[in-house]
Amino acid sequence: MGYRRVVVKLGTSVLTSGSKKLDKAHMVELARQMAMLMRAGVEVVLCTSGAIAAGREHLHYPVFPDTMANKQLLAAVGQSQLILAWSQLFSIYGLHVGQLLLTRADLQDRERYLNARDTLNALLANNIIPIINENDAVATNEIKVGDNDNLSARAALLCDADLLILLTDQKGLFDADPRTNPDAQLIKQVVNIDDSLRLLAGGSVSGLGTGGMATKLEAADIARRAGIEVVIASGHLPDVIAKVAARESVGTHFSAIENPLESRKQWILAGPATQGKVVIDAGASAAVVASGRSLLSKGIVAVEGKFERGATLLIVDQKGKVLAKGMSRYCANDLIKISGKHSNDIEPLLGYDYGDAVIHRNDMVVLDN
Ligand SMILES: Nc1ncnc2c1ncn2[C@@H]1O[C@H](COP(=O)(O)OP(=O)(O)O)[C@@H](O)[C@H]1O
Ligand SMILES: N[C@@H](CCC(=O)OP(=O)(O)O)C(=O)O
Repeated sequence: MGYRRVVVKLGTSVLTSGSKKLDKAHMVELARQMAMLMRAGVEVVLCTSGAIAAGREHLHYPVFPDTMANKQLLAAVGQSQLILAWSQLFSIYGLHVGQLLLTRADLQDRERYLNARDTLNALLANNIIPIINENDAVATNEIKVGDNDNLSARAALLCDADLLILLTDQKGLFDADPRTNPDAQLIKQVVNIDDSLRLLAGGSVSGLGTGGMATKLEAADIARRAGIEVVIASGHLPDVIAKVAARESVGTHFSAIENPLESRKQWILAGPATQGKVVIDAGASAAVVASGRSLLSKGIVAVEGKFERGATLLIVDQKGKVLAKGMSRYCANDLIKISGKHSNDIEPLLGYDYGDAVIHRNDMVVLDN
């Protein structure tokens, strides 16, 4: 069956073709491919990097101290150049574009998340291509998603896409970084993302991109848990977008998991940043992971971080392995007081109780699979 809605993510490495400026000749070719896909009846959302690179180019490569404010300046200048370029290139094919600049704060707040979703759907319903980037000009490290691989996965969840295409400067995910290992082999199919696979995925060494394959794997993991297929492929392969959309064997394909998370759990996974950690014992690990139960105070052996009730936490075992992510019904100070204690002791210890479950299973996404 054909795809219905596709998110295409273009990394700086693709947009610049490895140079220090936007490669407009290649951008027009990519715009053509996306326009053709739309003509074939597939809805397309573009997640584009390149604002900072475009800012540097437009200001003729200024020599600035490497401060946050200067990066934001470059993004502010570059984003307007970038959207101007895309707007002109898509207009060749009679298509309008609409710009959405997001930060983590827009995804963290459930209401803002739903608003962004409505805007995306309205653009698509009117045959307008949504063009998404991080709002780098205003986003500090605390409120950033931080890389566009993760941002594109969140965009794919937001708009309920069925395919996420991550285009980059390599043919796909290799069993080692091909820049430093000439014998590295392309991995064509990934069914499960585990620690051994994460070890193969390195960072970005070109100085152009952010995050390398490590962030692409994070993105793929988020998307596939929401039932979205993912392909990492080369942005310079001729007709790459059409080939991926036609299910040709191109790059690295990640299967979607069969029973995708429901919408609220997708948001827990992709929306809020984690603000702390609870370490749990073997009994609680088995209850949470194998039996899908809520986390009780009895199984908690340690609490890390300062957080309020409702914060999203990582749940890890005593070896540090991440098992799940979930929303805590108690603040950090309360959790410290009740950890290791029976649920019946919560009320006497705190003077109130928000229920037996510290993290209820409805507020939790199990990741150890
Ligand atoms: N296992 C791997 N397979 C392929 N590429 C890898 C791997 N590990 C690290 N990389 C690096 O990831 C880079 C692509 O990511 P990045 O530089 O962030 O580009 P983009 O701008 O497309 O996001 C490649 O140039 C490559 O050097
Ligand atoms: N938002 C930034 C890009 C961040 C990013 O993740 O870049 P990349 O790894 O090239 O996709 C920009 O527009 O310059």
